[in-house]
Amino acid sequence: MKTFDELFAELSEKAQTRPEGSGTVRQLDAGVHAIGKKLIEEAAESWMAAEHEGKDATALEISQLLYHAQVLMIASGLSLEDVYTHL
Ligand SMILES: N=c1c2ncn([C@@H]3O[C@H](COP(=O)(O)OP(=O)(O)OP(=O)(O)O)[C@@H](O)[C@H]3O)c2ncn1[C@@H]1O[C@H](COP(=O)(O)O)[C@@H](O)[C@H]1O
Repeated sequence: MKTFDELFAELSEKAQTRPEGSGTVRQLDAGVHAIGKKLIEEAAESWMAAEHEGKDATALEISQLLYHAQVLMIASGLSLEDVYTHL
């Protein structure tokens, strides 16, 4: 288990070091358009899970939504602080 901030640190490190086999590196290389589509897909899956699939499935889909939101942040050159300042 990890926190939102811990995941962001891990993904930022992957973006820098570009380890072989990293799905995050693959996503970043695919670009903002592809990442945005994935984010929308996970948002829709979160919505459907919340309406029809129960708490566990919803938690899983939301975790994937948060992951893809972080990938989009990194692809856009945003830090956690850039986003937190609007909360
Ligand atoms: N938390 C996540 C995470 N959540 C979601 N995903 C990705 O999001 C996709 C969501 O899957 P779907 O259920 O939509 O399945 P899918 O449609 O078959 O997926 P795709 O074929 O579209 O990739 C998964 O295939 C993963 O690639 C994640 N990928 C990585 N992480 C974490 O990110 C860190 C870095 O991962 P790597 O960059 O792969 O090393 C690790 O700690 C991982 O646990």
